[in-house]
Amino acid sequence: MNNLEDIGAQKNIHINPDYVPEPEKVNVKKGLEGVVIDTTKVSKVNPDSNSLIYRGYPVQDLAENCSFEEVAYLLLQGELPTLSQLKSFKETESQQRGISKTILNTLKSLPKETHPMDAIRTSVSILGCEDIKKDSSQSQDVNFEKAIQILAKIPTMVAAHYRLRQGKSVINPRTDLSFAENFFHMCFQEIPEKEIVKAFDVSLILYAEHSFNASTFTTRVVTSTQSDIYSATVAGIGALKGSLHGGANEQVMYMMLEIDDPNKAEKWMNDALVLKKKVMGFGHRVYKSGDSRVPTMKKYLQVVSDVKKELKWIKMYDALEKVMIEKKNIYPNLDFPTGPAYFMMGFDIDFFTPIFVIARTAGWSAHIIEQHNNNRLIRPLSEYVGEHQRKIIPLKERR
Ligand SMILES: CC(=O)SCCNC(=O)CCNC(=O)[C@H](O)C(C)(C)COP(=O)(O)OP(=O)(O)OC[C@H]1O[C@@H](n2cnc3c(N)ncnc32)[C@H](O)[C@@H]1OP(=O)(O)O
Ligand SMILES: O=C([O-])CC(=O)C(=O)O
Repeated sequence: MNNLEDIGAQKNIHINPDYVPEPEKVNVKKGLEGVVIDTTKVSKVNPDSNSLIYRGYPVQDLAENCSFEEVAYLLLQGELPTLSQLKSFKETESQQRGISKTILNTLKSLPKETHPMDAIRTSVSILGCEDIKKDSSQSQDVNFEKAIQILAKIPTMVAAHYRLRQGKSVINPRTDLSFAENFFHMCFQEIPEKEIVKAFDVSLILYAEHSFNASTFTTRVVTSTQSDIYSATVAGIGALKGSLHGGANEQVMYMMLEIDDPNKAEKWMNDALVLKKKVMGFGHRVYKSGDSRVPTMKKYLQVVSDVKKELKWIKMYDALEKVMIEKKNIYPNLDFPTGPAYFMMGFDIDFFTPIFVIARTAGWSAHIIEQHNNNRLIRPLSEYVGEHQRKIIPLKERR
C-alpha cells in the first residue's frame, strides 16, 4: 500500500492528495526572543536597571561579600547558609571531590586533541552511570545531594584532564582547601596570591547563574521530560560549549592574542566592524546597555593585571570596548573580562569554558530542582515551511 487514498481508507481518515494547506498565520519568535516560558525563583536579570539578583541578592554584593560555596548553597537551597549550614555543606562538598578510576582512565584514553569541554561532558556522563544514590525519585533532597556531588567532582575532572593533556601526573583534591584554592592546587600544584584566588572566586560567583540562558534552558528542557540531573547537566555542557554562549570566553582570548598590541586594537576593531564580523565577548540577548556583571569582573581583571604586572590586556580591553560602544553601541559581556583574567592566571585557553561549567553547575542544578518541583513538559511549536503534502514516487521511478 503506497498511496495516500489507500492509507486514508485503511485508517478510516480522509487524506486528500491534492490538499494544499493555507499558510499558517503565526508569529514566529525566532530564538525565543522576548518569550516568557515559565516562572523562576532562582534569579532575575533586569536589563532596565542593569541588575542581576540571585534569590533576591544583588550579584555584586554576593561577589564582594560571599564565597562561591555560600553562593552555591544560596542557589540550591534558596537562602544564604548559617555558619553551621556552611560548615556542613563545605564538608560534604570537599569530601566528594575524588573521581573514579573509570573516569580517570577514560580521560587518559581520550584522543590528545579532545577539547576539554568534550572531556568534561563525557566525564559527567560516566558519573551518571556511577550514580551511587540509585534513587530516581527526583525528590528535592535527593537531587540536592546529587547536585553537591556534581559540583564537587567537576573541578577534579577538569583539572585531571588539564594535567593529563600536558603529560603531567594528576593531583588529588584536598579537603582542607576552599573550592577555588583546591582548583588551583589540582591544576598547578600551588595556590596563587590571595588576590588571584579572590578574583577567581568572584568569576565563579558571577558565572554561577543567569536565569533562562541557552544552557540553563537546555537543562530545564531535559528535566521536563522527567530525565535525570546527570543527563540534564551533560546537555547543559553541550549548550554552553558554543561560541555564542560560554565558548565566547575562549574566543575573546584568541582574538586578543591575534591583535597582540593594544595600539593595534582600535584599527583591528574598526576593520572587524567594516567586515561585519561578530566580535566575541560583546553583545547580549537580554542586556542592551551593558552586562550587570562586567563592572565587578573588570575590577578584578585590574586586580589580576596589577598582581601579574601585566597591563597589556586591560589596555587592549579598553581600546576595543571604546570603539565598539562608539560605533555600534554594543557593550562587553562577562566573557570579555574573564578571558584575559583566566589567561593571566595561567590557564590554557581551551579550559576557560570548562571553568564556566564549574561555576554554572550551581545554577543549572538549582533550575533542575525547580523544574522537577513544578514540572510541565516543555514542547513548543514551529511553523512548517517545508514541502506541501506529496505523493511518494516509487523508488525505481525517482529521478
Ligand atoms: C556569558 C554569555 O554567554 S554572554 C554571550 C557570549 N557570546 C558572545 O560574546 C558572542 C558574540 N555575541 C553575539 O553573537 C550576540 O551578541 C549574542 C549571541 C550574545 C546575542 O545575540 P542576539 O540577541 O541574537 O543578537 P543579534 O545577533 O541579533 O545582534 C543584534 C545586532 O547587533 C549586532 N551584534 C550583536 N553582537 C555583536 C557582536 N558581538 N559583534 C558585532 N555585532 C554584534 C548584530 O550583528 C546585529 O546587528 P544588525 O541588526 O545590524 O544585524
Ligand atoms: O544570559 C545569557 O543569555 C547568557 C549569559 O550571559 C549567561 O548565561 O551567563
